[in-house]
Amino acid sequence: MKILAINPGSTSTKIAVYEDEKPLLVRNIKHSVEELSAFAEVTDQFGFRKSLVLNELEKEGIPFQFDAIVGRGGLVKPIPGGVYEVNEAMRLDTLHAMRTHACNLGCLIADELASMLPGCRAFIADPGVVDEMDEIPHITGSPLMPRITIWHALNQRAIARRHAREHNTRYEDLNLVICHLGGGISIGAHDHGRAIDVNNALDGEGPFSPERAGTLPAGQLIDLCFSGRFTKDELKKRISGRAGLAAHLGTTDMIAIENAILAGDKKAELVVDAMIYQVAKSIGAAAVALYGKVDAILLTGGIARSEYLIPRLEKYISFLAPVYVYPGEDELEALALNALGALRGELPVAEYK
Ligand SMILES: Nc1ncnc2c1ncn2[C@@H]1O[C@H](COP(=O)(O)OP(=O)(O)O)[C@@H](O)[C@H]1O
Ligand SMILES: CCCC(=O)OP(=O)(O)O
Repeated sequence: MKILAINPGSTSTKIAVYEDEKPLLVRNIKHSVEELSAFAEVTDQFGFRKSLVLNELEKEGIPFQFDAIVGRGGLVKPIPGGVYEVNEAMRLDTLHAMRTHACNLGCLIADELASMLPGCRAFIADPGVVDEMDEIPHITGSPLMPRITIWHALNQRAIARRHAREHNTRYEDLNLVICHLGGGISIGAHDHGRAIDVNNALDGEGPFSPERAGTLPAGQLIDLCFSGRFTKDELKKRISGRAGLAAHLGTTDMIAIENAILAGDKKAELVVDAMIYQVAKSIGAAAVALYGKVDAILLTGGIARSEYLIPRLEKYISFLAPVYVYPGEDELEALALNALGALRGELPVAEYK
């Protein structure tokens, strides 16, 4: 079985080709803030990102023949985790998604490319809107604004399973705090295989990140909304897109920022140290959601490669539980294996309604 996996992220487009369990191609195409700011809306990037995928296949001499194409799921309605076949309801909800994010393109590109191949199926798996929280974590101080969660469900799960495998146990037998450090940062409290609390990494909750504002002072935000200084869309970009490190330092590139810090850039050092501080506090909060019974803290995502950030973060959190670092992500493999399991009938394929 041949599978094409497509993972559009906020700072990258990642693709992989699998023949059964074997990866034939894995690519991470990075995008700069300038490159993506040429597009007014994320949906405008559809043609650009689709062409990147097709060009990469052509460049590598990989024939455009697949049994399934699986994309990172978009920000549709909150749903249980698992594999979903792309259908019209999902396509429409993705086109009118509640939030703007590159992951919305995963389902749309997978669907479009699969429709070009007879018999090829289009799937998504564990999208960012997976919601397994009980009632209490949904409640905020305003009945008008219940919490929602948008997170790196696919990677947090994949890393949790990998950690469990490497420790001869099961994800379902562990209490884990998992922190995905990417363009957005999500921190999940996982209680025996269920994510009982995770921040909304996309728009205004949790630590700030390379391109997200995280939790903001609500009063000041309201004043800014009515200041006449920004349109609604411009303000939304100040929360997600041109926020966090991008707003403070003009880039989401942590490698460049680290180099600047090493070269003596004090502003970069201060801002990154503030981000580390906020991440550490959120990890502490997730540990509390698990009553402090934490078997391990797992750090993952692109920034988990950072030799500057990781030791400084560990200094804050290592008293809570043993810390394990899984740099990068297993999202492409998780997508491909979910699609393979669906094709083989080994995994149930859920219907999106
Ligand atoms: N070796 C590295 N050291 C520090 N930061 C890194 C490294 N490699 C990637 N990053 C940073 O990781 C972030 C992207 O993480 P990733 O999980 O790929 O995000 P996304 O999927 O949201 O695009 C970027 O800020 C990037 O600069
Ligand atoms: C929509 C999933 C959460 C998220 O923030 O993803 P990125 O880090 O890829 O932007």
